[in-house]
Amino acid sequence: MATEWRTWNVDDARAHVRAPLADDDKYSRGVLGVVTGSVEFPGAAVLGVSAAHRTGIGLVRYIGPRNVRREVLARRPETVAGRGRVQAWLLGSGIDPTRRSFLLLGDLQHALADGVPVVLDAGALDLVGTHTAPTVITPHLRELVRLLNAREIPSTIEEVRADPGEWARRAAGELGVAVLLKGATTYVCDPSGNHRVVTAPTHWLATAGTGDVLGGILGALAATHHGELAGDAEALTDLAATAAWVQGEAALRASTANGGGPVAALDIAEAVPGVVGALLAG
Ligand SMILES: NC(=O)C1=CN([C@@H]2O[C@H](COP(=O)(O)OP(=O)(O)OC[C@H]3O[C@@H](n4cnc5c(N)ncnc54)[C@H](O)[C@@H]3O)[C@@H](O)[C@H]2O)[C@@H](O)CC1
Ligand SMILES: Nc1ncnc2c1ncn2[C@@H]1O[C@H](COP(=O)(O)OP(=O)(O)O)[C@@H](O)[C@H]1O
Repeated sequence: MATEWRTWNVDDARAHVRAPLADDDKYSRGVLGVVTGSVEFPGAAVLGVSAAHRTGIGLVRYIGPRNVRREVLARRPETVAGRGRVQAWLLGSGIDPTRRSFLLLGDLQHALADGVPVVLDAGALDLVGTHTAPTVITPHLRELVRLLNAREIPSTIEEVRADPGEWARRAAGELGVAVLLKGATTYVCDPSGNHRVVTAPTHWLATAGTGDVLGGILGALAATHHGELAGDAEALTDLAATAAWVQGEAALRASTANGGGPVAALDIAEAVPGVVGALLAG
């Protein structure tokens, strides 16, 4: 029987964003720990951290190489550098998995041992299955193929491109985690059989760094919903679909602000507050 994919819409997204209340403080709203970026890709860290702040979060802690840290703080001085308690982790964007130092691997493993929800992207995708915390992986097509082949699940880019939803479903089942498979159509599913699909409202999204922005949005949503996730790990699937929806709408807003013209990844992060505001107002 063909898998039914539920189209994630504005009302679904609205149900998964929240505004702070009178008794909130920065810790109750959620703290996101971020291990992203590298000497090769410092921008990925800036993009993810910026997107997390713009999604609305209590606090972001950043861990990474000194030069990357400097870039992150220059762009987002509200970020706190170094370790501390967090309610969710975003790991791997802008990291080359073949060039991880022992120090970096230690930081990643420390985060994975924390037990709080984890978003695994790019250079941390291969760590899936090394921990038990609620996890969502965010590969694009090539990354999913590499990951599956490394786990002795043979696949080719052509096969996955021909039926991305089915391969996302299979990956969720085999790897035992939620999967967000990126593309013009983004498939989000989990081993429990939740299937969500998000169609991007603009193809200007197909530009460098937009996946890093998506990671930041999703990390922030996971941290701000830590209470709910503690009782219902499957909620991570809906938060992932919401992140993809918000990212798409932010790209559309950023493009519309320029007459329907192109957007760069940071423009999308900057447009996220308008999307969240409109959701909360609706
Ligand atoms: N500003 C930044 O710092 C950015 C960092 N990024 C990071 O870059 C890393 C690699 O991500 P990718 O999605 O590119 O990985 P891919 O798996 O798509 O690419 C892997 C390799 O293939 C090469 N490649 C792919 N398509 C190519 C083409 N059309 N022509 C020439 N070479 C091609 C790339 O140079 C790269 O060496 C990730 O860690 C990601 O987070 C990207 O998000 C782009 C922006
Ligand atoms: N043709 C397209 N139309 C709309 N969105 C797209 C298209 N191609 C990719 N995307 C979206 O753009 C983002 C690209 O992410 P990714 O491949 O990780 O790039 P990067 O590593 O440069 O950030 C994803 O959110 C994906 O869903």
